[in-house]
Amino acid sequence: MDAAIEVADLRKTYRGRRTGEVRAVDGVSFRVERGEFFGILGPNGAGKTTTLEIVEGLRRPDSGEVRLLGRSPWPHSPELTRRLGVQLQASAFFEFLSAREQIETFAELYGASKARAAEMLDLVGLTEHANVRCEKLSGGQQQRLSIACALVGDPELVFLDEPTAALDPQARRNLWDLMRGINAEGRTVVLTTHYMEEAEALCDRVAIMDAGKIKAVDSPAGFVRSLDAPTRVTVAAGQVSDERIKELAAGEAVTGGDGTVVFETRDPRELLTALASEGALDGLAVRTANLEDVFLHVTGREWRA
Ligand SMILES: Nc1ncnc2c1ncn2[C@@H]1O[C@H](COP(=O)(O)OP(=O)(O)OP(=O)(O)O)[C@@H](O)[C@H]1O
Repeated sequence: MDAAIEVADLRKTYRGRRTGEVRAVDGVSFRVERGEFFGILGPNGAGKTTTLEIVEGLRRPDSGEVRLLGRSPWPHSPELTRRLGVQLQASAFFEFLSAREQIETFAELYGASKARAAEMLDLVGLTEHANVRCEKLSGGQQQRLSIACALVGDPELVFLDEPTAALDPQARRNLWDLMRGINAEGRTVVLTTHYMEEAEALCDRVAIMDAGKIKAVDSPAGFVRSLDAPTRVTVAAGQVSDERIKELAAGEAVTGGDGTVVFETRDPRELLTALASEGALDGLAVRTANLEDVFLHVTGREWRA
């Protein structure tokens, strides 16, 4: 079977009188398998949206190849479009329509029934707000409505462009559950985000993008493993003697200060077992490397979303 997405050497330069030349997408290649939850993670201006718009067939690249479900997005074909779900920004809603009217309009465009529209409203928890005009919905509700609109045509491949931007943590978590559900139904999901923890929590694989280029692609766990960074185990000071700390550290680094002792270890199991048997678990914190550390490693820059 063809991959869900194959992208080869995409390039796109914007030319503006004030901004000059901006190489928004600078030689991007990647492949997404069917059923995958694939993330494109990068700071603002990395080129995520431009990449996504090209892949969706909404924007033409200067050069490069895209295949979606084995076909080119150009020229547009209704058969292909019907198999895609593109989450539009809330600003793209039709004016003056209620949530129900909005999704029913999308349903009609996709040849889907009103029953399907109602089902999708329900899926995103908006049935109670069906008669509310879109501009009166909260940010989170608008995002959920835009996802419902993207799903109404029962797409195989769903594109979500920063769907949780500017949401509060609870609304974000709720959307995470929704996105997981969409993927669990067998749909391929492509998500752009500048939230590290979002990519880590949701994606099977993540492409780290910076300055128009994909720097690396791997699973979140694979990225962290390849860093081979030690785990940092912190406990409150004064629970173990200095001598015992030295023994427990077994030659690995120990730092401290601020009322804490911080062990850096490659085998946290052994250290944690020893600390537990001595009843020295007050103030315990265990921190493994995360995608933030990975970003620093692959780009040479601190993460700043
Ligand atoms: N229509 C446009 N005209 C000119 N420059 C643009 C245009 N769209 C994007 N850019 C520039 O191209 C670069 C990449 O932008 P893009 O929106 O693709 O990045 P992004 O990773 O999606 O960022 P964000 O998270 O801020 O949306 C940025 O420097 C941006 O200013």
